[in-house]
Amino acid sequence: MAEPYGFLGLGIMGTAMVRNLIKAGKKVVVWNRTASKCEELVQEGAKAGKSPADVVAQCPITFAMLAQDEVALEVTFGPDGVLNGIKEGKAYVDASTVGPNTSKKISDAVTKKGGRYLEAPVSGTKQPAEQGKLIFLTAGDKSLFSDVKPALDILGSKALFLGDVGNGARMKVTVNMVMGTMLNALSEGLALSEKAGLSQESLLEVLDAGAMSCGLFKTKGPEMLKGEYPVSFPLKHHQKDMRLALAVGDEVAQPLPVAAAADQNFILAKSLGYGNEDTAAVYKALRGTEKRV
Ligand SMILES: NC(=O)C1=CN([C@@H]2O[C@H](COP(=O)(O)OP(=O)(O)OC[C@H]3O[C@@H](n4cnc5c(N)ncnc54)[C@H](OP(=O)(O)O)[C@@H]3O)[C@@H](O)[C@H]2O)C=CC1
Ligand SMILES: O=CCCC(=O)O
Repeated sequence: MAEPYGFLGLGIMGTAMVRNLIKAGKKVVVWNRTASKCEELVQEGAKAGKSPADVVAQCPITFAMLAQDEVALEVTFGPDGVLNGIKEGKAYVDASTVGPNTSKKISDAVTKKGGRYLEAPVSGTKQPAEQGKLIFLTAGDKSLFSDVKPALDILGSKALFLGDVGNGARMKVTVNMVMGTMLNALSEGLALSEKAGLSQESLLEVLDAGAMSCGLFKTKGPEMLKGEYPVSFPLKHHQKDMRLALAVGDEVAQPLPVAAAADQNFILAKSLGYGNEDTAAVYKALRGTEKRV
């Protein structure tokens, strides 16, 4: 019996994911640091837990979708944290994007207490989360992967099992590193075309007509040109992922010069106050000034 599902972290992604579980008729117990974010979901059918430990105590399988490594560790190891509720028969599925070392620490602690652990970061942003089209990059306990697959099928369109804990995290930050370099390349192309007196709209049209056509450019290109950045993937989280990918590169002695340069633009964008805007705002930092519209 998998239900009720527990869910910790009701940000952009977590809220959309819980809503899909509820819509699919699943019972869900939620917790969020800012408790007011539970209210809407409670009205839609969720139950609110008092703490991460309380949620784990009520649920055989608990998901998490938290901001970053420090938060995932705090929610696991802190007072009234996940570990306090873990024992045999309990399972923890962390979908947050964290580094492989953080994931391993959490996995070791959960399994030491008799629980099962699956890391399950996702590819796909706010809209795929709302549409139940996320791509899960899981690793860890294979039996838990099988047990949780019906829920992953509600939340996503694909779920890969990648082996030992750490592989899901490494895959996730590698994918986001590629996306970060692509966004910076697009930003440079748009900035260059403007300075060179070319039509930026024409640049997007040419890119879309050929081998570089992709969903990322189709979505983010027009947003960059309009200077409107509806927040789907906060820039501060993308910079965190670039940092995590560079750390993996460091650990395995793989030079990543292009990603390192792209990361510098994300750091610049954060320092200019764009951290809570969408990752597309990296264009503003690269371009140097606000887009004149
Ligand atoms: N947005 C996206 O497109 C995608 C994001 N991701 C990853 O998913 C994770 C969540 O992303 P997203 O939903 O966008 O992020 P948000 O910033 O919208 O939400 C972050 C969540 O973490 C919680 N949190 C932050 N700090 C703490 C803390 N100190 N203690 C407890 N809880 C805390 C927030 O709680 P509170 O409400 O109280 O602030 C909130 O629930 C991140 O790891 C991100 O990299 C992965 C794929 C796509
Ligand atoms: O981590 C965020 C990923 C965003 C995406 O895959 O579009």
